[in-house]
Amino acid sequence: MRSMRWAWGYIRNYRDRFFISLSLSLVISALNMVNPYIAGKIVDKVIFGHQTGLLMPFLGTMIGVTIVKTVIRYNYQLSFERISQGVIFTLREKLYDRLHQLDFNFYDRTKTGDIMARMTGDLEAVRHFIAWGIYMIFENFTILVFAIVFMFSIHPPLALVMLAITPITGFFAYKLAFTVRPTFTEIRGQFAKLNSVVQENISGNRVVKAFAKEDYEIDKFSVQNKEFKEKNLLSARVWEKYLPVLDSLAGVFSVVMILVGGFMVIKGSLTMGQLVTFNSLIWAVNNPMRMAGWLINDLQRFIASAEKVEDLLNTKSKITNQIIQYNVKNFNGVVEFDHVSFSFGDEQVLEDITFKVIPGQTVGIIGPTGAGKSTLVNLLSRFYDTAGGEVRVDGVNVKDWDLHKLRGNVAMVMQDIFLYSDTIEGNIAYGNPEASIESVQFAAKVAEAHDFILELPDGYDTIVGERGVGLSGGQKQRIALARAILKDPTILILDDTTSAVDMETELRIQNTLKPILKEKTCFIIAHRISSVMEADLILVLENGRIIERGKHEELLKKKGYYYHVFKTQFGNFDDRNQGKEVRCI
Ligand SMILES: Nc1ncnc2c1ncn2[C@@H]1O[C@H](COP(=O)(O)OP(=O)(O)OP(=O)(O)O)[C@@H](O)[C@H]1O
Repeated sequence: MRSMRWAWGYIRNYRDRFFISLSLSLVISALNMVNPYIAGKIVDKVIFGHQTGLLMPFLGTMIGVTIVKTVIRYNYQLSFERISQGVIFTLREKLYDRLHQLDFNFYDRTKTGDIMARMTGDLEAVRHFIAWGIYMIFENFTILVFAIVFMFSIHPPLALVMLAITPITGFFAYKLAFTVRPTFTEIRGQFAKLNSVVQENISGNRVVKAFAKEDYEIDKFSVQNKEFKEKNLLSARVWEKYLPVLDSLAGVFSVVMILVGGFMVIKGSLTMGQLVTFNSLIWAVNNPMRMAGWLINDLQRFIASAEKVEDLLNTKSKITNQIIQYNVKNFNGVVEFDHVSFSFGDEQVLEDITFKVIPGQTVGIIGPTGAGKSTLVNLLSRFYDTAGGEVRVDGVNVKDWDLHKLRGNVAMVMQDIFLYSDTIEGNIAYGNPEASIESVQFAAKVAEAHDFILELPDGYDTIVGERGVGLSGGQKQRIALARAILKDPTILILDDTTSAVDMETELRIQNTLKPILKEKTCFIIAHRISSVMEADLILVLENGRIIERGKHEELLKKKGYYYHVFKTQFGNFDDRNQGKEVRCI
């Protein structure tokens, strides 16, 4: 029982409470034998034995036992609920922590809907089992054992007859468990798919509307929804096939009891009171049998969900942090790529990339779409590890730097800009929450964002919607740039950061950035020549290889790829001024 062992690892923290609660549950199981016993005694002693004086003490005891049972049950049910909430709290925290440790490789291949299913439905199934399933299984099992022992102590032959039916019930309960289990796994998998469709559609609702694909998406959802319904029905069909059998077997107990027991009373080998006790104990054998199906159901759900949660918790990041500690607080910013290669699966994305850049220098990276520009800078932050060669920062392989330190010294404005549903100030100060409003405003000014922010209804306190809804593409880019500037990194990476900004604003940003970049190492990825032409080193990437390198003027002289892109973007230009004046028009 791998899942149970796994769950015990968490329940163990509440060991005392857990065992006290189980003991209380055991007491309840034992107390359940008292009233059938007294019922038999009332028949034998009070009704047939005419000892009427015993009636009130017997009834009083029955009422007392019932009250005690209620109080104890309330307490241990609450206790199991507490344990389950504690376990789920820890699991949720651990899962969230794990999600933050996992690398790009994981997020590249995992759907958000699947993660959400684990964080919600699966955790709830685990919680439900700990809060309810465990004690119900224990309680039903112990009641069954007590009832059997009690029956044998009263009349072994009748107890044996009753017990003869039990293996048949056990067989069907076992069959149900193993037939129903795969259906639960399928239901759980389908639930994750359904979640993914909903999540993708909500996130991509603008695309859906722009392409008028509402009907298509509704149909797509219906297919998954129908599949979910079918899988649930399939599970229910398995269930419905076995439940009547289990119920009927429970009914057989009563019939056998009346038949055999009645015969024994007539023959005089069993008293009427003993038959009443046996009769009162039928539920104690019956009920666990009937509940077995439900409990197996819950157990299977728990196993299917626990495996998914455990799986996620055990998922390892390919990017592992190094323990080597260098006594350095801030980086200098010397970046070297030494014969670096990288591939996504079978696709070779970067090949033999070699260059070096020192603090104060800016590297411009240009090249056709899919050339590997973003991947190159992703290797610098160690979002992925190189397949060959080394990326070094300040002479140390990035794999040997503490990840936190490495990424703490790098600020990256990614192509796909993400803003939180928070104030503009909160978004800019994300990497440096302690920053004063003056520093936030300074960063915004450098990013040419200050003026438009002031025009927003609440200025820096304006709350932007999820992913920055309410801002234009260029505005979002400038907020993201301000966020990176405020972090004051040693290495600044701008991946297509000004693509949605007009050229005039871009030029102003370049000018305000200049003094800031003096002591930093900067990478600018762009499709516009105007974004990289001032760089100290321009790398032209094609199919993962550097095909040209040098400064703007040198590259123009080569009359290669760079020259042609420049010509396309700037039209007829005067070769002697190399486009500089044209650019400023
Ligand atoms: N997460 C990923 N998984 C698999 N392949 C990927 C992944 N990210 C990028 N690629 C592939 O790697 C290649 C390089 O992608 P990359 O994003 O580095 O190009 P790029 O030069 O930055 O392109 P663009 O200018 O369009 O941003 C592409 O062929 C792309 O399909």
